[in-house]
Amino acid sequence: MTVASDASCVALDGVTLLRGTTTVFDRLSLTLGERRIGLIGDNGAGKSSLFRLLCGLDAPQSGTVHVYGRDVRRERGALPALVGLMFQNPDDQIIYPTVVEELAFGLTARGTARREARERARDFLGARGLSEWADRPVGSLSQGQRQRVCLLALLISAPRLLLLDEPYASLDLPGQSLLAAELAAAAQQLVVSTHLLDHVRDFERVIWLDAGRVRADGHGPGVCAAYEADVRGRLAERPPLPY
Ligand SMILES: Nc1ncnc2c1ncn2[C@@H]1O[C@H](COP(=O)(O)OP(=O)(O)OP(=O)(O)O)[C@@H](O)[C@H]1O
Repeated sequence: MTVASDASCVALDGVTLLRGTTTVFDRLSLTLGERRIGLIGDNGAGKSSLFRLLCGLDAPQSGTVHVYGRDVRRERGALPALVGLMFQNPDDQIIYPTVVEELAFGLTARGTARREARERARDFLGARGLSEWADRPVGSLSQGQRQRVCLLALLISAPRLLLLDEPYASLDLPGQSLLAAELAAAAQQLVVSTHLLDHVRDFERVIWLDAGRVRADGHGPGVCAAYEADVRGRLAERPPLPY
């Protein structure tokens, strides 16, 4: 069995991706099989681009992307059940005017009837003490609250692979702790990109992306420490500010 056809993991094989005139990835190959994977690296390293490839939002110029044995470009109908992305910016993700509609969409996309989807969305919110959010216009929620809606939309639709792009970025400390608990309880495979390394430090695997290349890949504590040491080194060499 090739890695691409392995139904138990996610695989990029020889992927080259251009965005605009930038070569983001040049023949990148990766196999993602662990339940908890962290993705770290500087701004512009390619974390969001990797997520866009994995959920079929972008197609590579060459190479292949397979999610649990399915070719992301050729088998799009299978994707909603397999992979879901929580966008870095909630406004890129949220389509519907109210919270209940947004959550229900994740279910109708997988074939649930509209009415049942809305009922389940209300129950889902109720189970989290968020019933009063159901009919709130999404625009009336704060950035961090909209980010929570994005996560809930992903969790209710329950794809096998959850991709979370800087999910902690807008959250207050209680929100971060709540999110960490939701993620710890999630049965699915998770890939979490973050600049807040403590949220992935204990993961069984962390990948450090550096200008589209894998700079380090291994147990979370070691990879996070290597990245932090590299950042410290770069800061120490930086010339002083001119004022
Ligand atoms: N829409 C776009 N058009 C052209 N180039 C883009 C576009 N989006 C991203 N890029 C470029 O692709 C590269 C990777 O960007 P990407 O957003 O994947 O990085 P990232 O690691 O997610 O960064 P951040 O930590 O800032 O979110 C960068 O060089 C970026 O400038």
